[in-house]
Amino acid sequence: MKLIFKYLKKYKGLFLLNIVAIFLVASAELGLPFIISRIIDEGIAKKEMDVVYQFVIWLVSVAILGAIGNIVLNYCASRTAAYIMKDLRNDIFAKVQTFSPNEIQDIGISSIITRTTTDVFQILNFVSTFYRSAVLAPIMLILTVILIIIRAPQLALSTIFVVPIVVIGLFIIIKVTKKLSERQQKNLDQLNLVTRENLTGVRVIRAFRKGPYEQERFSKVNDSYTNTSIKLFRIMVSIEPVFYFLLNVSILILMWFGAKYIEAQTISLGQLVEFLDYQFHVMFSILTFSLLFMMFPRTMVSSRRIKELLEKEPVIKNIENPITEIEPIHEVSFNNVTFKYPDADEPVLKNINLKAKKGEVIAFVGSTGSGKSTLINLIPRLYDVTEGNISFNGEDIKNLDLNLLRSKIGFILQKALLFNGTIASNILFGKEDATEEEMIEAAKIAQSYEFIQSKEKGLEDRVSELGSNLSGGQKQRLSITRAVVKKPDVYIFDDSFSALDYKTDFELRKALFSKTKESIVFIVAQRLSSIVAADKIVVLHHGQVVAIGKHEELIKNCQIYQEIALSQNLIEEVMI
Ligand SMILES: Nc1ncnc2c1ncn2[C@@H]1O[C@H](COP(=O)(O)OP(=O)(O)OP(=O)(O)O)[C@@H](O)[C@H]1O
Repeated sequence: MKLIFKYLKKYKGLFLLNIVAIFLVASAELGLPFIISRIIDEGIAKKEMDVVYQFVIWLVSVAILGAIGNIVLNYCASRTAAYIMKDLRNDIFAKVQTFSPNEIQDIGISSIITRTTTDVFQILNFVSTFYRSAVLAPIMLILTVILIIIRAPQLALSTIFVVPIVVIGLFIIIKVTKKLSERQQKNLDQLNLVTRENLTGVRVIRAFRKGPYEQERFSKVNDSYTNTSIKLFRIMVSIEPVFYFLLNVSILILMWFGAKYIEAQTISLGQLVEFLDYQFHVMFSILTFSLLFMMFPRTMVSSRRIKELLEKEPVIKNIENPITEIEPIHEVSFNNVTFKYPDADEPVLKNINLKAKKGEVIAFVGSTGSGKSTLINLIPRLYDVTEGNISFNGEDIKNLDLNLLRSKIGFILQKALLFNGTIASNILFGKEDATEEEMIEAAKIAQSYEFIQSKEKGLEDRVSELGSNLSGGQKQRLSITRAVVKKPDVYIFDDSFSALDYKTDFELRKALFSKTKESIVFIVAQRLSSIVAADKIVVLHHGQVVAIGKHEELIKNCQIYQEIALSQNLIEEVMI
């Protein structure tokens, strides 16, 4: 609830308007039965039509006021709920941006999506119902009970027995629905996970003919979700009939006693009608309030899940007063860097020492799993070193503002990731204000210009989600263009040339490296042909640097490097 109130506080104006509306609605709802009883007792019973007309005018005026109150109430409720939903989504999205890949992996992408959509929607429903009934229902209940006691205390006794039944019922419902809601949300996470995996892995599933297996997996999760939902629905739908049964019983008792009191002339017919109306209000106030209570456990679950995300402290964050300006980077250095993944037993990188100067191309080679990608992921602080430090111009990168640090780096991943939009919008991702000339220049360097030109609309051609309408090589060239247009001080290529044919790879490197004399370039490569010209080649083995040197030196002195070269000589032609 704290979370919801924190967000509600922002919209105090709407809350005050809501209170005014509640006052109008309550006055109207409670005024109408009183006027009706006057019409019956003083107008109809006494055949005084003037009195009837007079009260009818009152009746219509009060009803109009009540209607206005209801409109304002609904307006405040839906607006506040929509605003809170927007704020929550924005805040969750902003928070998730601060998480490291490991933290996202821990929470689970599907779970993050469910929390941003279904959980937030649950809060929207709750806030909107809360606004409509949390204040109005108890006010109505208290006022009606007071009115009943003042106007006909004898009849008040007939409704008292309903209260403990409803309270006990509510208590049981809350207990049962809380557990079920938790299970339902977890099942939904699972459902999203399987759906997501199936959609992204559709090609692998088809290629391995795993459709039926996946179908069964989906059915299992879906069944579990359905069963929990059915149990929850069962409780929900049983509330209404039970409520109407209790309402009818209480009215029956009221009529029974009412008839006796009328006969004994202790109360009038108008009073009984007025009383019946109050009785409806008492019961409906309890019903709306109980609906709120029923939503409460589910909302608590959703709100806890959202809070968990919002209050999660990102591991990678700025220090207090970080450095916000730095000279162009002329040196990147790894000083005794050791790194262990959270939850892993052993470090994957041990005591790495390395210096890279402006204009240098540093390449990393090594067997699969030797720690190459991990090492370069430490530069933009996707993970933080466990021991030692990495420095830019001698300054520990942990002291630099994260935005500043990342603005200095052009990172090109092995798996080129593009976004839904146009070719231009994807290139502009690297530099928002890049001119068309700059984009074309970058495209020429990254060897993507030719294929961009071949597209019907050129730079304005459509790129679909994750760049699925482009080939692997085109995607890679476009993601290199995106980094080149940024003209960063530090380039990081994580096996980014692997989807290119030898010729394009060669031409791209030739064009690129002639333009990176003012930058530091880090390359992870499986193909030695991509890095033979590097200034320094770092050979990694089991997370340790076993040799650093030029290709010619390593081919003579480093056994692991020789083995890699040899294996590639056997399999593919190495361009030495
Ligand atoms: N997110 C992670 N959590 C835990 N361990 C990880 C994670 N990512 C990688 N590892 C482990 O760290 C080690 C180094 O992985 P890394 O991806 O850096 O190797 P690599 O040399 O780039 O391999 P490849 O050439 O196959 O891409 C591997 O043993 C891997 O299992």
